[in-house]
Amino acid sequence: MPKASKKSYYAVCIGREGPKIYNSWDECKQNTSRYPGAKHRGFSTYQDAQDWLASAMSLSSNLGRKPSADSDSEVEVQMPPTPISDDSDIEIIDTPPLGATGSSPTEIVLSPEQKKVLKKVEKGENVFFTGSAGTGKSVLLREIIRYFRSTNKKVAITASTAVNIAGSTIHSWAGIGLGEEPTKTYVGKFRGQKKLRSVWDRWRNVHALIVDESEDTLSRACQ
Ligand SMILES: Nc1ncnc2c1ncn2[C@@H]1O[C@H](COP(=O)(O)OP(=O)(O)OP(=O)(O)O)[C@@H](O)[C@H]1O
Repeated sequence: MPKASKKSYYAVCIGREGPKIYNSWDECKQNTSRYPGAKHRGFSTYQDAQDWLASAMSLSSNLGRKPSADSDSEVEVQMPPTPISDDSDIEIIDTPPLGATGSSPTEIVLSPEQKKVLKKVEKGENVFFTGSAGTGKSVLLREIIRYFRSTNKKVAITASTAVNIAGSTIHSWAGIGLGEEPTKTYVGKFRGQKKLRSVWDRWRNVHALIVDESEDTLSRACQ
């Protein structure tokens, strides 16, 4: 019988601290034990834990259904309301409202603006997109995630609140705490400390990073 792979990451969809990925079973247990409706699962890789959480969370937050591990693409997100940086490496595209096009949510045909963003992502460009409520940001984000998964590229999804999106905050994913130290310090830590090796590997192995943050957080990160 093949030996079961060691579980190093524990994804919690429903628990005391909300959706979160833990590095130890003890932490996971602490936050799920005797918690009504607790839902969690152990994984050997961070990516698998994140993928499972994304699927489970998207169904529960998006559709109001019970979380399930069967979907891999639906993630509800709240995008920042306005562009906040003219960083030349980041494309800013303001998606206009879809309006009353009669489009059914079950028949998704990307609008020209959505297609434009997706094309840029496919070309490997950094993209920042925004728009007011109902302009199709979530739909577009799902397509982007679907694209990365269909091409077997590792994608990390971070958000300011794990209630809206599965995954973790940019701070916890990046392993930088409050993010107040200089980059050099973090690099030294991640390379030098064995226990932080997983953070180092995470950074090195990820192909794309999706950051769904408030305007405030993004503004600070871009400075
Ligand atoms: N290309 C599309 N074709 C058909 N329907 C679409 C398309 N894009 C978005 N929609 C539909 O429009 C509605 C709003 O889209 P979506 O939830 O992605 O907007 P949003 O910008 O994320 O909104 P919010 O900021 O309020 O979360 C949804 O019902 C969605 O299914």
